[in-house]
Amino acid sequence: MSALLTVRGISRSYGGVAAVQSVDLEVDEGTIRAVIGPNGAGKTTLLDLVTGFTRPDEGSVEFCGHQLTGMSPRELPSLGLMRTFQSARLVPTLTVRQNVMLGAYRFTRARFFSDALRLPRTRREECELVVRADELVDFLDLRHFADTPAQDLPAGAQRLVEVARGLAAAPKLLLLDEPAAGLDDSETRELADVLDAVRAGGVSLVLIEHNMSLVLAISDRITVMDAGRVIAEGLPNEVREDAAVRKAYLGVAS
Ligand SMILES: Nc1ncnc2c1ncn2[C@@H]1O[C@H](COP(=O)(O)OP(=O)(O)OP(=O)(O)O)[C@@H](O)[C@H]1O
Repeated sequence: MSALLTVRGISRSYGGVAAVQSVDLEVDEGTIRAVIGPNGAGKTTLLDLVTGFTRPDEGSVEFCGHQLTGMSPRELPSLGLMRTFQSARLVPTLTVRQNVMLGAYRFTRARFFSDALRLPRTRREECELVVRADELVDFLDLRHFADTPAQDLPAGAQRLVEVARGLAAAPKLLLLDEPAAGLDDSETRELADVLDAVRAGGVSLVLIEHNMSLVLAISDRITVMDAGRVIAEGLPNEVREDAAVRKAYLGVAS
């Protein structure tokens, strides 16, 4: 198995706060890697460093043979790397279908003039995007919301639309920042099934998540962070039994 994503010795401080300190992370093809840790552990900062939203003080990020360090977030979808955000960033007035279509625009070649003139290529590409978006809307069981503006969706459905929009770009690796936030137990189980199916379809995942039952159910490997550092890494069973993890994360004395 080869590593799709390799993060080496990445660090970032804000003033006196070392948000991420010398973190290494590898994600193998076709796997789900969870990154867990208490609030403020540095998980989102790590995601921001991988995706170019934050510049590292030191360290490197390699994805599919490309050095990502210094690249802008806008360049990453065309390499096959997508992410979601902790709070859903949907366009509130657009429907679910339209929001998902936004994720797939990298596949279109139509540009400003052809868009403005509604040339045949633009119309053809728009049809293809609708078909692609509807497939994903079905896959995530959101068909009954397809024509609903994002602002009118329950919080749980908004999280799923974020995932659908990420998948619309046909990524090799999708980074998910707390996808289960705001989901109830049955929605979380549904999400677990979806993420399992996504991995089975060949898309690798990095999952930042507080919901331990979700993490333990679907992760291949787990990285545990605390105060900017990796304090444990391993298989779900190993991590669950790790004394340092139980102390730092679960608040349980070993
Ligand atoms: N832009 C910033 N400016 C200043 N401090 C920051 C910034 N971003 C993150 N930090 C600090 O870095 C540390 C790590 O924050 P981060 O959001 O990465 O943690 P997290 O593990 O994702 O937490 P949570 O689970 O609560 O989302 C925190 O102490 C946070 O206050």
